[in-house]
Amino acid sequence: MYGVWTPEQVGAAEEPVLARTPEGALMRRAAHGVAQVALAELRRRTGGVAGRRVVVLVGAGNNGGDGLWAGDELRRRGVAVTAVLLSPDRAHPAGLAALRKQRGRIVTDVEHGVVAVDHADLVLDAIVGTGARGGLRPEAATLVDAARTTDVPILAVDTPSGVDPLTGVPGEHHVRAAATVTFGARKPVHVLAAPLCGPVTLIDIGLGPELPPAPVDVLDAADVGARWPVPGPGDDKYSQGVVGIAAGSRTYPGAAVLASGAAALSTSGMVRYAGSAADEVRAAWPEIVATDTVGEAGRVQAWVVGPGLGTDDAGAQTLADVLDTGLPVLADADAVTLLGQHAGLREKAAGAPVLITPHAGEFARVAELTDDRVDSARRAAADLGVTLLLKGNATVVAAPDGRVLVHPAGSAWLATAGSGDVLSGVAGALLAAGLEPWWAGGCAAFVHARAADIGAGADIGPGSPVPASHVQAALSTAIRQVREARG
Ligand SMILES: NC(=O)C1=CN([C@@H]2O[C@H](COP(=O)(O)OP(=O)(O)OC[C@H]3O[C@@H](n4cnc5c(N)ncnc54)[C@H](O)[C@@H]3O)[C@@H](O)[C@H]2O)[C@@H](O)CC1
Ligand SMILES: [K+]
Repeated sequence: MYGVWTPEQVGAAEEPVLARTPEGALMRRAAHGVAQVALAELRRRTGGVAGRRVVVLVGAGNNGGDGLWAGDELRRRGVAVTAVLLSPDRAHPAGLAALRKQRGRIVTDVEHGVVAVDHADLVLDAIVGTGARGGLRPEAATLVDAARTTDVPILAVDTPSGVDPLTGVPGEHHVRAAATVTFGARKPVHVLAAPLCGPVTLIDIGLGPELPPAPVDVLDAADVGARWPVPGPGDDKYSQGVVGIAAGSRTYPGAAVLASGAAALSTSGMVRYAGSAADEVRAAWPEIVATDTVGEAGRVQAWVVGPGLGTDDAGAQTLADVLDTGLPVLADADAVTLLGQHAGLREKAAGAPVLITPHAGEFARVAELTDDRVDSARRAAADLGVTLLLKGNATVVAAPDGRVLVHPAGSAWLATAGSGDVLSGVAGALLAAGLEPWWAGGCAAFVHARAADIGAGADIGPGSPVPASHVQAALSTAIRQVREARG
């Protein structure tokens, strides 16, 4: 598990460190990290460093300063460095003087900058960092577009410019980095907009002792593997937690089959199904005990309710029935819509061990969703008194007590029909096994995304589209992988 801190928190942590270190030392440390990664990229991409061409796009603030000092260091290693100053009058004076002294080339007009970018081996994006407001301005956009057109890789300094460091929301024009070097602490953009950052290298600039507890956590495979429920020698099919699935209908039996099967693949205890798709579930998964109603289902330790349920009175009654059990409940899809529609159902859910798993559209039915997905999820979880998993390329899981985790999916292959049904079955199985909702949501999101990558073949190559039933089928391999990582 690692933490992510807001730009504001990182700025506050920098202050005491700046006060006790010589002027410029922190920036030089950051720039050294940038130069090291740039040199490694040049070696990897071109086989060497001397004579290779690096263009530094330099903005008006300290991010530009990092770029200029990194340019100074690259010059010392024989790299041909061109700095394109986007605000010539405000370029970091000491960094600029250092680069000039090393006979770096300085360019102040966009036309010459574009020519330099066209011929570069690598571009450093030092346009703007944590001080960013909005997307790229026109001149910067022209230079960044030139790099994209000629396929020159961009190494982002701290954050990819034009992407909001706090929310990860890209402006109309923005950098899509091949890699990013950040300082002191990872920021939300690195996990909320991971595809725009590429692999992120974190450079230690001594902020550790000054940082508050992380407002956002990111799980790794070992965290998930360590918590995944597996039977011990004293276990039987009941002792590991039985999960009940109240999902699907005659119109949507697929949701029932996907969710129930995912649950069956996620823990080795028992899965019960209750609903009008009982025949289809039995046919697909003979090990699942299927009945027509929640009342007939028998004892379970958690319920999954919602996928393909319908939002009519019968659906509302099913949701009310499972909430009335007081057991942990995973509420997805139609169950989220029903929670939005009925204050009485929200009251039943508040304060209970409930995990709701909306996509953005469903989220908007229960709470306000702004560009700041982390803040929106945190507020909604606290207001509703439930744990909330907001789906998206980066999944956000927020508990009512304020804990938030983000899981950046490695790919976008989960954007396929039925994948949410699979997630609900996995998370429900984890709830039944006794994981608390925040961990159940985080572990399920992790394994779900891993299963999509395995199903798509994205772990061994560029991948191909994967239907939800193949995501479901890849769950076992994904679980094995996280269990292997648990150390
Ligand atoms: N405070 C420190 O000592 C350290 C700061 N560091 C660097 O400093 C950066 C933060 O520096 P600043 O606070 O000076 O802020 P930035 O350099 O991120 O940006 C501020 C400047 O950019 C301009 N700007 C804002 N939005 C823009 C946009 N969309 N397009 C173009 N220009 C825009 C603003 O007018 C302002 O002049 C970090 O991201 C990091 O790279 C590192 O050197 C580590 C140490
Ligand atoms: K940047």
